[in-house]
Amino acid sequence: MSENPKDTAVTTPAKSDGTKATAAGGATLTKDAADGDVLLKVTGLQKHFPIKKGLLQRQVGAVHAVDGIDFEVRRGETLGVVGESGCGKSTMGRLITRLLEPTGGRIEFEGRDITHLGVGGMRPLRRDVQMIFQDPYSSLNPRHTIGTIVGAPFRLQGVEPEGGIKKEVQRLLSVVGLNPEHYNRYPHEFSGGQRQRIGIARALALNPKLVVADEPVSALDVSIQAQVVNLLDDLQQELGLTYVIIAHDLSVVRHVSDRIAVMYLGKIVELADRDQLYKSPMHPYTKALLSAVPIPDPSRKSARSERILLKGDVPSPISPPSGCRFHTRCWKATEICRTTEPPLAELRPGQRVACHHPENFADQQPQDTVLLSAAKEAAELVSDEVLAQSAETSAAVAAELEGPAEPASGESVSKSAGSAESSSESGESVSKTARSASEATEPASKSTEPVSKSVSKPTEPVSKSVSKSTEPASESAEPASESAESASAEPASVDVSKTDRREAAGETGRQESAEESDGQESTDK
Ligand SMILES: Nc1ncnc2c1ncn2[C@@H]1O[C@H](COP(=O)(O)OP(=O)(O)OP(=O)(O)O)[C@@H](O)[C@H]1O
Repeated sequence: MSENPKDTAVTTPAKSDGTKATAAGGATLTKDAADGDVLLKVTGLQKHFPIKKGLLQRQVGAVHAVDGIDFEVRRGETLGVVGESGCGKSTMGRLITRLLEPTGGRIEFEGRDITHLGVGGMRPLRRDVQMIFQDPYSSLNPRHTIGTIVGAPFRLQGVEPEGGIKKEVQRLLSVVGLNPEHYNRYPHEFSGGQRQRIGIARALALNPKLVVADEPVSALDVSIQAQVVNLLDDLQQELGLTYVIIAHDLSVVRHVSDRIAVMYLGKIVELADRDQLYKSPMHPYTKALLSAVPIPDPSRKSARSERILLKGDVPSPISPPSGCRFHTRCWKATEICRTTEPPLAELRPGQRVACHHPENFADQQPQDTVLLSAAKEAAELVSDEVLAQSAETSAAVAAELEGPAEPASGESVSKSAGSAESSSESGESVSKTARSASEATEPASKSTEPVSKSVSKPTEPVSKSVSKSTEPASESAEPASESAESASAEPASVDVSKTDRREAAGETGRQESAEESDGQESTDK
């Protein structure tokens, strides 16, 4: 069945009680939601699915589907959740709608702890928290009419809308752009997009405060996806809804979200405002995800080489890697990434990231320079341009934030500023800033500890990119001589190739802790 062309136009008729179906605030609510106006707060949320074996069904392990996540959702906003398949997005959605019982952590809805509410306790809450499911083909009972499906929440909650259930269901059908006359039809008589609209009508029936949509459009054709996404958008404006939208399609998430949480193997690795995240991602995983989004612009040939190919699959959530879970696929991973889990820290206002060596920001563990063997392999899949750019921005931000005399530190860094953004905006401005960065780091490299640090990733590809530059000779000549001059006294500017850099890093490691380094590589393998 083809889509009804009228479907795209969303009109919200008056409610049966005569009031206009517009929640206070509507569109402005999304923009102006105060920080303190938190609808949902999640702290340390965990879900471990037990693995049982044998006749006695003894537990032999657990799938760490969601493993300690913290976030909040403000009233009227849309939080997008992205990540690779199996990272725990759907499990998280089912936990916050309390379709699953959490193993640990806390869920607060409107300030009330709902973590372990029983069926009775949850009943009133079901009106306020609704879920839209991924597959519109299997989420509707084929033996029930649309009227029965959309009217079910009223019957289950014992709610009698003014004018009766039928009238209210027909109103809801027209809200989502379906013909109210189709009340008596069955799901198989509708197209995928229309079925998803039925699912949305059912979710909206009780006028919820929070709607969790799990991959709401991934099962639909691209043309229909846009219609459903726009419908969700319009409904939010008109009804003042708050959304958590789970998706793996970054372009969909970008379109609908105010803030975005990036999940990896049961953890949130980055949480930021949408524009900030797309403009200046800080977690290497976010950067890799964003680099995989196709750019529909043939004039941007360089976009291909900026693509980051991640090595291998996501590790098993049954025994996730130690430390930072991304360290087995990260091209920046050092020993500390293997041993110590980075906290989700607010490095920039509104941007939280869990990484020891963030992108577009000062290195949080600059003393840790020896790449893990897995990181060396992963770096082979990352283009020189990406490595150079990453190091340049880190060095530039470090210099801007720390000043010439102090080494980078997490604390001072967190007092950050938007200055980091400017450094990532354009290659030209970046290299200029990077040059001033390498100048600014001079005094730092004179102190004893940061000597090895100054050989590290942030600074050295600065000169590498400079030497590779095909830009005007005057541009490249100046820093090249800078690096040549300072090579002996200032390792920060040592000009090394990709392979040399690793050797240099390995050398440093051997000097610093040969045994540790050996142990680490064998463990890593
Ligand atoms: N009921 C369950 N019992 C055991 N393991 C489960 C269960 N549900 C999910 N898992 C496991 O938990 C992990 C996270 O699954 P989840 O469906 O939340 O991932 P996802 O990010 O939503 O993936 P996708 O995008 O493919 O839907 C997976 O490894 C999955 O196999």
